[in-house]
Amino acid sequence: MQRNKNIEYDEDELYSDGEEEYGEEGGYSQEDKDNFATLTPVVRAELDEAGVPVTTQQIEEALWHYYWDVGKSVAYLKNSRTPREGQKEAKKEEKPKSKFDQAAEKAVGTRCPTVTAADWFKDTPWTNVPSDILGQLVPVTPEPPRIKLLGGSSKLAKLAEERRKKAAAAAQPAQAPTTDSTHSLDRLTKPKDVKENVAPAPKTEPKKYAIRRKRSPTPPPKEPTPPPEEPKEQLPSLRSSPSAFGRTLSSSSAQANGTRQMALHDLLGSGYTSNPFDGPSPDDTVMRAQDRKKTKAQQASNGLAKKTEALKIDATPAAPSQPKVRSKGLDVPSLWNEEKSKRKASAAFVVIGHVDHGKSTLMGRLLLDTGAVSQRDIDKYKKQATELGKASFALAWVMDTGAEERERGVTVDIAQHYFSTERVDFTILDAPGHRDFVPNMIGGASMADLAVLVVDANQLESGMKGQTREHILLAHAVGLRKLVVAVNKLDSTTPAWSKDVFQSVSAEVLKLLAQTGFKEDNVAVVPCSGLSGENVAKQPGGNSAASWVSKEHPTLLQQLEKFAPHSTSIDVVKKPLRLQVADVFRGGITNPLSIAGRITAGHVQIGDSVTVQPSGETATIKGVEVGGDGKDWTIADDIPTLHLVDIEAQHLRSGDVVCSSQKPIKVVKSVTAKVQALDSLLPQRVDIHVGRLHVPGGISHLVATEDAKGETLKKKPRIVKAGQKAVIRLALDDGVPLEDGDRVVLRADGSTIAAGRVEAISM
Ligand SMILES: Nc1nc2c(ncn2[C@@H]2O[C@H](COP(=O)(O)OP(=O)(O)OP(=O)(O)O)[C@@H](O)[C@H]2O)c(=O)[nH]1
Repeated sequence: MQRNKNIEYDEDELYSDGEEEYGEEGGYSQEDKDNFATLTPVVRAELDEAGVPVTTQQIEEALWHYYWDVGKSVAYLKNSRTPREGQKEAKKEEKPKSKFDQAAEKAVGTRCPTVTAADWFKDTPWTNVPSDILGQLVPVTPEPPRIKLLGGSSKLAKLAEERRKKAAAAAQPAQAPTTDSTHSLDRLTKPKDVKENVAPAPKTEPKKYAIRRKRSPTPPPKEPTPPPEEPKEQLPSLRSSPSAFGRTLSSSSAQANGTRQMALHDLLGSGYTSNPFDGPSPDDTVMRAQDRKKTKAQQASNGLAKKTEALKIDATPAAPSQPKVRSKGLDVPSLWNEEKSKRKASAAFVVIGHVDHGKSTLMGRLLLDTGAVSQRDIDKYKKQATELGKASFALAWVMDTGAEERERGVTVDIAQHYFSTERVDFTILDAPGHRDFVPNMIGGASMADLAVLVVDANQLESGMKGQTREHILLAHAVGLRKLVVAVNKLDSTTPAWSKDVFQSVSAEVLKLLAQTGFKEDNVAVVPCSGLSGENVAKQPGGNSAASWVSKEHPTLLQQLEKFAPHSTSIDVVKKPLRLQVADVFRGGITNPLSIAGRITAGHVQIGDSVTVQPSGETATIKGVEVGGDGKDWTIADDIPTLHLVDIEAQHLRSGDVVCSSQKPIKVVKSVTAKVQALDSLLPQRVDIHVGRLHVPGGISHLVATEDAKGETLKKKPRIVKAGQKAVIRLALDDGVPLEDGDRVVLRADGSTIAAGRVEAISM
C-alpha cells in the first residue's frame, strides 16, 4: 500500500488572510529594508523595459512574498499587471449569441421605447412627495482594485508586523516578560526581566494548556453559540502569558476575541476565511492544521464507515465485530538474525532545503526514473497541472498529493514514498521547505537515516538566509550524520550546466555543513536537474552541456546507495518496542485505524498487544506493512504501517508512542536535557519538539554550562549564550512520553533556539 499524505487543511488554519497596510515601515527589519532598497530598482527596471506600470508598494509586496526572488517577482507582476486584451477579445468572439439574446436585441431595437424609472412611476401618488423628505440614491464608488499575491503574503506581512509589535512590547520592561515571549537577544539586555519572569504572571487572559486535545471519533455537534469564556487561572511561577502555540493547543479560538474575519477568496479563488494573524507562531499554525486535518480525516472515515454499514444486507448490530487477532508467536529476533544476511539493505532519507528549491520535483524524477511511478501517471499530472497553470509542477505532484499543496505549489506535510534499486529499498520522506512548516520537517527528519539537501544553484543566497541554513541545523540536531547535497536546477544556470556556478555553490554549502558539525566523509555533493532529469538516476549524455558531470560525479541515486546504512543491531531489536506515531489514518475499509512511524527500538508482530502513551490505552496489531508490502512482523529502523484494532481513534495521535505493554515508556512532566544553544537561553517559554511530538513548556532551570569535553564551566548560570553547551531542566505543560536519549529541539517565536538530548526524566 502506498501511503501519501492526503490532507484537507482548513485554509484558515494555514494562512492568515487579513489585509495589510504594506506601506507601514515598522513591519520590516533593517535587513528587509536593505533588501527592498537593493532589489526594488532591479525589478522596476525590468518592468519598465517590459512596459508594465507598477507602484513601489506592489514591487515590495511581490519581493516580500517571493523571498527576494527578483525573477519570480517580475514574472508575477508582469502576469498580474499586463491586461490580457487578446484573450478577452478572443473570448468575446468565441461565444456565439443565443437565439434568446438575438431575439431580445431585436425587440429592444424595434418595439420597446426607452423608458426611464421616472416615466414608469410618474402616475403613482407617491411621486408627489415633497423633495425635502425624499430618499436619495447615492452612487457607491467601487473601491479601487488592489493587487493581490497568490499565497500568504498577508501572513508574511502580518508575521513581520507581529514581530515588530513583540519587539516594541519587549522594549517595555514592566510588561514584556509577563505578557509575551521575548526574543532572547532582547532579554539579554534586560537581566532584570529574568526575575520578573519568575514571578507569578498577572494575566489578562490566562489559558489552560490542555496539551492532549482528544479528538472525537464522530463529528462534533454544531455549537450554536461560542463557548463560554474559560475561568481565569493563576499561572505558576516562570510562566509567562501563554504562547500562541499554547493557545492553539488549548483550543482557544481567536474567533472568540471578536477580531475581524477577512476573506482570502479574492486572493486564492476559494472560500478561505481566517482570523487575522493576532499571535500564533508558525508552529501554532501547523499544530492547528494538523489537529483539524485529523478531525476531518476521522469525520470522513466515519462518513465512509456509515455508508458501508448501510450497504450491509444483514442488519445485526455492528458492535465490536473485529475477530480476535491471533499471534503466530514468532521469535522475531531469531528470525531477523537468520534473515538479515539475505535481506536487502533499506534506508529512509529526508529531503530538505529552502522552499521552491526543487525538492518535490527532484523526488518525482527519482520515482519516475526508478520505475516507482509510470510515465502515464506523470502525463496525467502534467495535464491536470497545466489546467491549473502550473505545468512545471507535474513531477512535484507525485509527492504533493494534497489539493492545497497542488493549488499553491507548496509542500505542507511530509510525504512518504518508496522505491527500490537492486541493492536498497528506499523510503523517501519529502519535507516542506516553507518556514511555516518547520515542525513537520523536524518530524520527517527524525524518522530518516540520512538527508538529501536540495539547493537551487541559482538561489543559494535566498536559501542561506532562509531554510537551507535552518534545515542543516535541524538535520544535525535530530541526529542525522550523512547528507547528500543535490545542487539542483543546473539546467537553468547561465550558461546552462555552469561548472563555475556548481563549484561556488558547493564550496559555500560545504563550509556551512562543516561549521554545523557534519564530517567531510559523511557529506557528498551531486550536480543535477530534477526537471530535466540529468544526473538524478541517469547520467547525462556525452554530447550535452552536462557531459562534464558524469566524468566527475556519481548520480544522486548512486550516491544514495553508497550512503545507505548498516544493518540493524540485534541488541536494538531485542529492546522493548518503541514507535513514535507519525501519522494516524484510515488504511482502507478493512483497516479503519492505521498508524505509521519509525520503530526506534524492539519489534512487533501481528497479534501483539501494545500500549499507546500518553493515553495508556492498549491496542492489538491486526496487520503490518513495510515498504508497502504485507508482513508478519517488523523491527527497529523500519517505518511500518500498523493496522490496529481494540482501540478508539481518539486515543491515538501524531507524536504518541506505541510501546511494549510489559515495559511501556513513562509519561513525564519534567526532563533534564543536555543542549547546544543556538540562541541565548534564559528561563523562558519554549515549544519542545521531539520528532513528531510538539509540546509547550518552559526552561525552568539553567543547571550548568559545559565546555566541549562536557566539564562543568558554571553552575546555575543566569544565561546560556548562543553556541554554549548547557544542562537545562524543562517543565512540560502536560505529561508526554519521553525517555533518556530522546532528541529534543527547542523553538521559540518560530525559531530554533537549542537542540540536544534528554538526560534524565522526572514525573
Ligand atoms: N529549471 C528548473 N526548474 C526546476 C527544477 N526543479 C524544480 N524546478 C521548478 O521549481 C519550482 C518549485 O519546485 P518544487 O519541486 O515544488 O520545489 P520544492 O522545494 O519541493 O518546494 P516546497 O516543497 O514547497 O518547499 C517548480 O516550478 C519546478 O518546476 C530544475 O531542476 N530545473
